[in-house]
Amino acid sequence: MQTLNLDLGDRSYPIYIGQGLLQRPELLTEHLQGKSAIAVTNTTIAPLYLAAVTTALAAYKHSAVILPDGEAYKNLATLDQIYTHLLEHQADRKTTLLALGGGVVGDMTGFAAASYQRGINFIQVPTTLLAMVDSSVGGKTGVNHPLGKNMIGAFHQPQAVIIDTDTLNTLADRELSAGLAEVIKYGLIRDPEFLTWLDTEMEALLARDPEALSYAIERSCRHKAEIVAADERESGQRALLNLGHTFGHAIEAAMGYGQWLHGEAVATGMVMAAELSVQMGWLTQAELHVIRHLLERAGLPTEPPTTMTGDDFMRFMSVDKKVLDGSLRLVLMKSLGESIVTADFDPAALNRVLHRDRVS
Ligand SMILES: NC(=O)c1ccc[n+]([C@@H]2O[C@H](COP(=O)([O-])OP(=O)(O)OC[C@H]3O[C@@H](n4cnc5c(N)ncnc54)[C@H](O)[C@@H]3O)[C@@H](O)[C@H]2O)c1
Ligand SMILES: O=C(O)C(=O)C[C@@H](O)[C@H](O)[C@H](O)COP(=O)(O)O
Ligand SMILES: [Zn+2]
Repeated sequence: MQTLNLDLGDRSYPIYIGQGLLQRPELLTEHLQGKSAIAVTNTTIAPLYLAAVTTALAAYKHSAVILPDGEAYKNLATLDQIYTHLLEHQADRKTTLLALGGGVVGDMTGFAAASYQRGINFIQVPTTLLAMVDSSVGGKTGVNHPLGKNMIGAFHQPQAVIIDTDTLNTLADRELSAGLAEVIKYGLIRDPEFLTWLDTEMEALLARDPEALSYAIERSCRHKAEIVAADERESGQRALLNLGHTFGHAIEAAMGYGQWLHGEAVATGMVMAAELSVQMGWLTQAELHVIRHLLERAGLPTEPPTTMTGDDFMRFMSVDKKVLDGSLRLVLMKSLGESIVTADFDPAALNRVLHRDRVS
């Protein structure tokens, strides 16, 4: 087992990464504060992994909320189901929530923990690659609104992140690829050597080679932990983690949550950010090709939906959380492995990218 630490002073927490960690109850129980815990999961994950968590909690008062599965349910109505369960089971300020699942379960459980009785503890037990490398770490929690992705939420850090890489054995191929989008993102924003490693190891990752996967998870978590430790509330460099997301979130919302997976939308968004970076004269056509090819090899889409117009993009992009005083800021690429957050791009070039009118 590898243990990383996210350093946030007295709110620091460990990130455990290894095989078979769900069979080690002490990893969970050492982070429980009181005598009760409530697991939050969904209808797909419960039959696979809830028993292991329930066994670990045998000595505690415990119960489980089993939510419907899907991005379409990441909303206030589903959150209300969690609050109702907490009240019906008399959860108090020492109750700990356990988020057992992917990013959807993790984001909703985290927000329930941030808001129930004005804040209780929670632990992340991610079971998708995407949640292991990204969403379980860093304390961004929340739900979607029909008019914008993750628009209602809070920063609330977990007590611990427990990554049992064995759970990836049951994950669908499409979901594995979606997780690889966020892994590739770290390479594109700050780690060119990681991009080279990913290029070499892509087949091993897709074949679920345990060593390759655990290396990718560890290196990704290190990046995320470093960035969050330096800028927990996204006043600066944390916004780099949004590479591809301004475009990607627009795709997710415009298409109806769940049609495009988050990782798929981010992959396409990263290519759109790269296209704009080419038009700004920062990235070469050859570098754009490298990015597109790597994402395609990971099994990801790189072209936006044909049904989306430039106006559809702009409608959703104009409420992006990086908009300040009405001015849109984007994460763009200066070179392979170096990104910046900037409002200083040519609006006509953005228009060409959104309208798929590519000028090289
Ligand atoms: N908070 C953050 O920092 C952050 C970062 C990235 C993404 N996100 C959010 O995360 C969400 C996407 O997360 P995701 O990609 O994990 O999707 P997800 O949570 O919908 O999970 C994907 C699918 O895999 C299933 N599943 C989960 N674990 C499984 C397993 N081990 N075996 C079999 N099936 C399994 C789920 O039931 C679901 O059907 C989005 O809502 C996105 O906005 C948040
Ligand atoms: O942790 C972050 O910061 C991120 O931006 C990680 C992203 O991968 C993630 O999708 C996040 O939820 C997007 O945040 P948002 O603030 O744009 O909703
Ligand atoms: Zn993301």
